[in-house]
Amino acid sequence: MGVGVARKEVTRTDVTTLPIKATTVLTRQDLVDLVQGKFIALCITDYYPKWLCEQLCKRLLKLPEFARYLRAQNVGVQRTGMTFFETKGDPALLEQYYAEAQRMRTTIRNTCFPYLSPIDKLRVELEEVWFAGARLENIHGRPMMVGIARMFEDSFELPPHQDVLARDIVDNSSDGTLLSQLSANIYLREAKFGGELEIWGIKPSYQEFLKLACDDLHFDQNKLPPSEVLYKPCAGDLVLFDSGRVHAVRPSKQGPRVSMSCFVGYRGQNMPLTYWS
Ligand SMILES: O=C(O)CCC(=O)C(=O)O
Ligand SMILES: [Fe+2]
Repeated sequence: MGVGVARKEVTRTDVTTLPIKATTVLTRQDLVDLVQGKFIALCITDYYPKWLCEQLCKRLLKLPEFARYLRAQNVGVQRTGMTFFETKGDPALLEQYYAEAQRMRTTIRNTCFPYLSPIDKLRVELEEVWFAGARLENIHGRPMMVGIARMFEDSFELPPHQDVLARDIVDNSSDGTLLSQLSANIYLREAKFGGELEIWGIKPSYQEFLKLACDDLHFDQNKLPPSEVLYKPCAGDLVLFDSGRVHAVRPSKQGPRVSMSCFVGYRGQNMPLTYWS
């Protein structure tokens, strides 16, 4: 497993928040501890078999749907199909998103067949470990996309940002009950060089973001405090962290770095978890 600064810091005893917890199975208690901020990232090593990661990665990379994010055309990160973040409340884009969601959930599943896709494995396990179960997030009374494949073009980085669902809902369809949003990434292929996930401890409000921003999506690196986690993912790892914390992916070379990704919504310990992309 690739170990950055973070692994060494697990042994720190002078703080109550650990940068990273590394484990081998997904448990309810670790999810609760993660949303409560006891550690910044939860890493489940060898979550998906390495040999299968490479096999599925090769198949997924052939999907013609890979394209850069509509809202970040200058960032060399591609995903399979539109994510909710890209809709920005535009009725035509929302329509496209929901139509594509239905098609892409099936396309990804069929691409992985006869194997269980990494995201389907995560969906089933979330349902089984969480007392109130887990289900697709539903904002507009329609099933959302979950489980994009993501590919980082050579030398590109994902600059520091937050992922906050409420900021992408511009109509009044949010029920306002989401307490935390987690990013979940299952890595299929690591880059030979770079591609570390970097996470800061801070969770800026939108007003604070505006003061630290360099454009409408990203933070100015120079205005940020030192980060807490620098983690080089390995194929097969599942990493979860609060996507409201500032996070970034360092430039990668000789990959491409490929992962499957979704968000997990938390509304309290007795409420179902939700997931979407
Ligand atoms: O690819 C990664 O390591 C994290 C990407 C990211 O920004 C996210 O999952 O929210
Ligand atoms: Fe993110």
